[in-house]
Amino acid sequence: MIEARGLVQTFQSREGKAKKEVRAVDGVDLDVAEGEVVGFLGPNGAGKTTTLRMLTTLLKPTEGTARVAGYDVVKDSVQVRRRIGYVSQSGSTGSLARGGDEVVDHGMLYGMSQREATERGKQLFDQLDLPGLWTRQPKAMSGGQRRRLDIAMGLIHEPTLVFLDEPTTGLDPQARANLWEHIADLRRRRGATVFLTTHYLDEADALSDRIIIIDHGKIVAADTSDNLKAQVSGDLVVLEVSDPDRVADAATRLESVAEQVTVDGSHASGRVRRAAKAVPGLLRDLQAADIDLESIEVKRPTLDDVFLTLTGRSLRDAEASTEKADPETSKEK
Ligand SMILES: Nc1ncnc2c1ncn2[C@@H]1O[C@H](COP(=O)(O)OP(=O)(O)OP(=O)(O)O)[C@@H](O)[C@H]1O
Repeated sequence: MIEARGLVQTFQSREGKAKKEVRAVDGVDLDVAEGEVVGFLGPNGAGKTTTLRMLTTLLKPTEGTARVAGYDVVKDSVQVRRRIGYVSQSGSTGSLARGGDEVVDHGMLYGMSQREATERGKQLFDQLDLPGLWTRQPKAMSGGQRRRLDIAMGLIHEPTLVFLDEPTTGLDPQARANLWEHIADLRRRRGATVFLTTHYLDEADALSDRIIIIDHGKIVAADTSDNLKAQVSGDLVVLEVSDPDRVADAATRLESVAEQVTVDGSHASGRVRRAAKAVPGLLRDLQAADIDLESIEVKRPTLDDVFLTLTGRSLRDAEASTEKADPETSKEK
């Protein structure tokens, strides 16, 4: 469905009087199969939106080629546009028209008849949980409803490939979870291929068959979430020791199966490659040494651990900075 080779996008930016070239996307290869849901992850400014704009024909690549839905994004851009849906980061529903009319107009732009677009639009309103909102102006909808209206617009012409740029940014957790359901449903019900960008690690994890991580314009990883986690870090095992004086002893035992062992108060923790296998032996070892535990916790690695291992930086800051939902506009009704 998507096949990109050596995609590059450079921008000219000014720094005082000097012109500087920004290499926003720097040699990106992508392969996305039909029916896949791919999460495109990366911190602010990594190049996600720029890549998406090239794949959706809105921006001509400086270098490289891409075929999307079977057509070249430069030579056959009209064919590509006909086959894809694109829901941009900012959304597209700023007008004073009523929600239903906007969706129908959008369908007609793609060559649908008014009757066809109305029928399909009403179906989408049902599927996307927008009951009774056909005649409401987008500005009178909640943030979650507006985002779903954006998605209805992106889907009206029944694309087989949908690009979603940060579909849930600015929504509260409940509205996000609700939208996740709808995105999962896109594939389940319609067999659609979905390519979505996000800052949210849990979102990428929950929705995607495969994760592609971009940093500084380059792909740094592409695999299933499980494989990525298995490759780069072990499970975190945290022991809470009953007698704080025995923590150092517990840490020594932990070191026989773990790496990066640290001690904090009555806790000793470390990374263990296969915790499920290693923990029973560790517990026996601790028992034999008369070290009692208050608790033991095993935490699976997160995508943030993956990113940290790959780049030495955390994605969490980027995630936190975009988690400012506006309660006035984003509450689900
Ligand atoms: N029109 C432009 N002119 C100059 N620089 C640009 C332009 N568009 C993007 N950039 C720069 O290109 C880089 C990649 O931007 P892009 O928007 O693709 O990142 P992103 O990963 O989508 O970020 P975010 O998550 O914040 O949306 C950034 O350094 C950005 O400042």
